[in-house]
Amino acid sequence: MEHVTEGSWELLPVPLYPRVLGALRELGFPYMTLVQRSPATIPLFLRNKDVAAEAVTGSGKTLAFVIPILEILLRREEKLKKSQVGALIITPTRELAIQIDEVLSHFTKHFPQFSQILWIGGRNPGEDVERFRQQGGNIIVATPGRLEDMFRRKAEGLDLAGCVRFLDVLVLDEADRLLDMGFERVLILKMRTWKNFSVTQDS
Ligand SMILES: Nc1ncnc2c1ncn2[C@@H]1O[C@H](COP(=O)(O)OP(=O)(O)OP(=O)(O)O)[C@@H](O)[C@H]1O
Repeated sequence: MEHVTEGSWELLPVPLYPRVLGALRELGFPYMTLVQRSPATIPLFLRNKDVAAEAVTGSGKTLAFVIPILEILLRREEKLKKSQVGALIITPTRELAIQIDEVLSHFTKHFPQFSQILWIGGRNPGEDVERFRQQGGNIIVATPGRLEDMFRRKAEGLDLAGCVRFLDVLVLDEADRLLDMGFERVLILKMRTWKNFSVTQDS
């Protein structure tokens, strides 16, 4: 992979959980890419700062937010109940959402305490509600249209506004495209009270 550096994950100023390091080894990724080792991404994230990352496509931005999400949720003093959303990743297309969900599941399989859910268009929203009610969703990967829809499903037993009160991390993947799609008003309204806000975009 052309963007990989000689820096191993152990060089980060904040040590990662051994099980996160184990999952990285299992993936065959012993070294960080430039965007992953930048002091302006993972270390800042782990100090609860807002992060904006712009890097070329294929440079490893996904892990630059997936790893901090896991670390931040693992460090929570109060464990998340299954319906409490700790992290929300919003991305513009179904394909990107599916890719992120797959990367995330390589890690969450090592952390069965975290539930993960994918919300994208083209599926039955009633089934999405039911899946959330049954399995929960501590980490949600969603496209904006389906996410907005899920905020309006209180009558069906999904009080998403209540579930995101516990949110620690909000990621806007490809933020420039998300804003171009006209979700600006919705996002800004919902971002106001959230911390650990991260945006990525391709340069
Ligand atoms: N540290 C690493 N070592 C080796 N390969 C890596 C590393 N981090 C990511 N990769 C691989 O590099 C590829 C690109 O990563 P990723 O999809 O996160 O890039 P991206 O910057 O988000 O790209 P895009 O803008 O296209 O979404 C993926 O196949 C991923 O598995």
